[in-house]
Amino acid sequence: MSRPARTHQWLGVIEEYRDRLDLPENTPTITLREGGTPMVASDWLSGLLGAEVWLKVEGNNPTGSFKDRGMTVALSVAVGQGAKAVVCASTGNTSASMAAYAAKAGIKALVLVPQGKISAGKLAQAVVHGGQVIMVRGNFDDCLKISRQLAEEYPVALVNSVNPMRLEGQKTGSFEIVDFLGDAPDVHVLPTGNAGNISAYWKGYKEYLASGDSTRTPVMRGWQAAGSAPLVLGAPVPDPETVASAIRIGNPASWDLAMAAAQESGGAFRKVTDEQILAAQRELASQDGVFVEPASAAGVAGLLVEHAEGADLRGKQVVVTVTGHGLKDIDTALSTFTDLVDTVVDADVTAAARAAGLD
Ligand SMILES: Cc1ncc(COP(=O)(O)O)c(C=O)c1O
Ligand SMILES: N[C@@H](CCOP(=O)(O)O)C(=O)O
Repeated sequence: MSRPARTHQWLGVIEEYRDRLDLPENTPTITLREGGTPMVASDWLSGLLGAEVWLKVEGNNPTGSFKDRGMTVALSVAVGQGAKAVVCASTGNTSASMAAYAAKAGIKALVLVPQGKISAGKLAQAVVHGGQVIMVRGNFDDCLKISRQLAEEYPVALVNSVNPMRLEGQKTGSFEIVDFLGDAPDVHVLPTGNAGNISAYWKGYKEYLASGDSTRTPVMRGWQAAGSAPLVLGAPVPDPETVASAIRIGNPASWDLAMAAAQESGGAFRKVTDEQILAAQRELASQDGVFVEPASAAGVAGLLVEHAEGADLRGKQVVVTVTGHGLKDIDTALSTFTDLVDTVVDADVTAAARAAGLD
């Protein structure tokens, strides 16, 4: 007897949530079946904090980061409105995502990145998907300024998170969390750079509350890298620095929306050092089996900092969005965790067993 076919296929965020998205009429669907990402129980963090901690693993999206949720919507709307080219400024993930969705749509992708400041993996994604990459002698904030000007003066649509359709797509992260848990969590923690994602999640939580799909909204906590922490300092940072290249951003585009998310939810922005970020990345990978890129570990690092400070999360339900896959930036991993690699032996079973401590 043959097995019955498994019928449910995740259709991507537009088809799964079309009635919840504020889209122009007749918007086509350009999708790589993004979203539907796993909620993984963090036994390690739950045990440590006495809380119920879930990881929303956005590295499982088609191009390896949460950007795909927003990009499917931004590209679909742009194409529906006749765009033949799209542009973005990027620290890496937005460009990888935009180039993939532009390839799917059959339109031109123009990427502006800070020269020498994005990971090789992300650069490879943008290039192999057919994006034209322009390296700018400057930082991400310079790239965004130029991209905005290009979109104003030339026939090319800007798909950074200043495009409201990006947030429209990214808000589906909150919908999935509530759909999974049955209600909103007590606390939602995530890394923050250009600040579109925390703004999008907050929008999603508020909409589910308003429609009666949830009974509450979470406290939103955004974590920035110490050398790139404008939302913590209350002023732009002219020369942002951090090992977490994805969030090396000094003047977040969604500043006001993000501040509103923190204030309205009773949350806050705080910062973690590069050392704390890298330690959290390593622990998450080795304790929970979830390998994320450095920026994505900032939220976990933040939870650990607050725990060390004595914050009491016992009995709380906490969701941490881990935003991008660890394979995005293996150079940083291999150059940081040098103690973990390279045991070399002759081609001999005894030598291998001895090196492994089995004998
Ligand atoms: C992996 C990763 N995590 C976090 C962020 C921060 O997200 P946002 O810019 O929406 O604050 C970014 C991009 O900025 C990113 O690429
Ligand atoms: N980390 C981002 C920075 C740009 O963010 P966006 O959400 O405004 O596109 C990146 O991956 O480039």
